[in-house]
Amino acid sequence: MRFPSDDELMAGPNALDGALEDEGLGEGGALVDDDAAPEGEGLEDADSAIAESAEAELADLRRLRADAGAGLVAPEYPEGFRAGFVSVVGRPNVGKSTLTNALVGEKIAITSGRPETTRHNIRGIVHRPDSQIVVVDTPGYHRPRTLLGRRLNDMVREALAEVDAVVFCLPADQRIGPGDRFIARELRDVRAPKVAVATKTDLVGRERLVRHLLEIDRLGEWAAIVPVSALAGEQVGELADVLADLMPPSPPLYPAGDVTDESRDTLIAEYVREAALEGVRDELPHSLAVQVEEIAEREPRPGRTEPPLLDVRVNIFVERDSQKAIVIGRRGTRLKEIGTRSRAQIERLLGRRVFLDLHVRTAKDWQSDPKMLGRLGF
Ligand SMILES: Nc1nc2c(ncn2[C@@H]2O[C@H](COP(=O)(O)OP(=O)(O)OP(=O)(O)O)[C@@H](O)[C@H]2O)c(=O)[nH]1
Repeated sequence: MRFPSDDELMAGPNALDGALEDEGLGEGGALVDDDAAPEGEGLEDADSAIAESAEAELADLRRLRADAGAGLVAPEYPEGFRAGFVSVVGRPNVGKSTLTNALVGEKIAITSGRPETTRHNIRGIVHRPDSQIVVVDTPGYHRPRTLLGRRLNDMVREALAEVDAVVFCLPADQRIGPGDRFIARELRDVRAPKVAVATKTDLVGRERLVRHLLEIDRLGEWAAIVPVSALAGEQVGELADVLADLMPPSPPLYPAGDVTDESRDTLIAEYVREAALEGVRDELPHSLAVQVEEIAEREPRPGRTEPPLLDVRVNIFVERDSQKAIVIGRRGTRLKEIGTRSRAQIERLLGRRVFLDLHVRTAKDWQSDPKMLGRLGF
């Protein structure tokens, strides 16, 4: 099966359709039918073997969860408690991270107007009186151009392997395109129930929304279709209700109060990356990577009672020297803005004042360099 090209994906609305018609394929042509597997006994055997091994994996997972629940939190939870994992998937830039933050009620995933902002699976925890939903925000599923791109797609597949439900985001302001259909086909192999979410509903009128919902309905088998505006906070609670009903009986998986299992350093690096993404264009967003090098306590000043400053040293990596100049800006103005913006968030996270020391470094073509990818945690 052909994966749609970057331009086709990012053009969103049926950019491929014209081309397909030219090739005499059109809607329902090769792109749609390639994966319609031939029926046959051999295949059915294989299916049932896969089903059995998936059942076994699921049983293992449930046991692990029960153990984890017993070890992590006091077993005081209401009878009939439900808990489980939900993966949020979709093309780049469709609103997955914004939706995850809205569900969790706190900003645990950074967002930007640039595609491919999320680079790892981020777990956010939704606490409800009778259930707990662990929402896994994934990188946008896309045509990979680099080793990093391939690793991002692998992360999405990983996030789909052991979940209790899937949320598939389809933005209401764009028609369903080849990238969405590709993901819909991938989801057919996922056993967990799938909830299709029409995101960004605040951007469209009622009529357009109804058409979008009908298109979604034709796209696959959904446990539910929920229109949501994460930015306006509309229908987020309704989506949480739907997801809670899909969770299996289980003790809570995380202690009350935890909103994410992201490490402190990861959150700090992500805040800096989000600030650095602001206003940059073209290839630069993809070329940015951020890593916390060190966090060190300063010596307390004699006679002072307030906690001493915390030194936070952070590296911003780019792929070329020309990009370095852009990030730093004229006389360092951009870098200063990045520092001011991210420091506010870091201080809120740590609950104390920090001295943020940002260094911009060139790591040539790191997106395709296995060693550098490893160092950056991919
Ligand atoms: N108007 C509107 N914009 C939204 C909504 N949700 C997300 N956006 C915007 O859409 C853009 C992408 O949002 P993200 O949440 O970063 O999208 P994503 O799918 O996580 O993106 P990747 O990390 O690139 O895969 C941002 O500019 C958001 O502000 C919404 O409900 N309404």
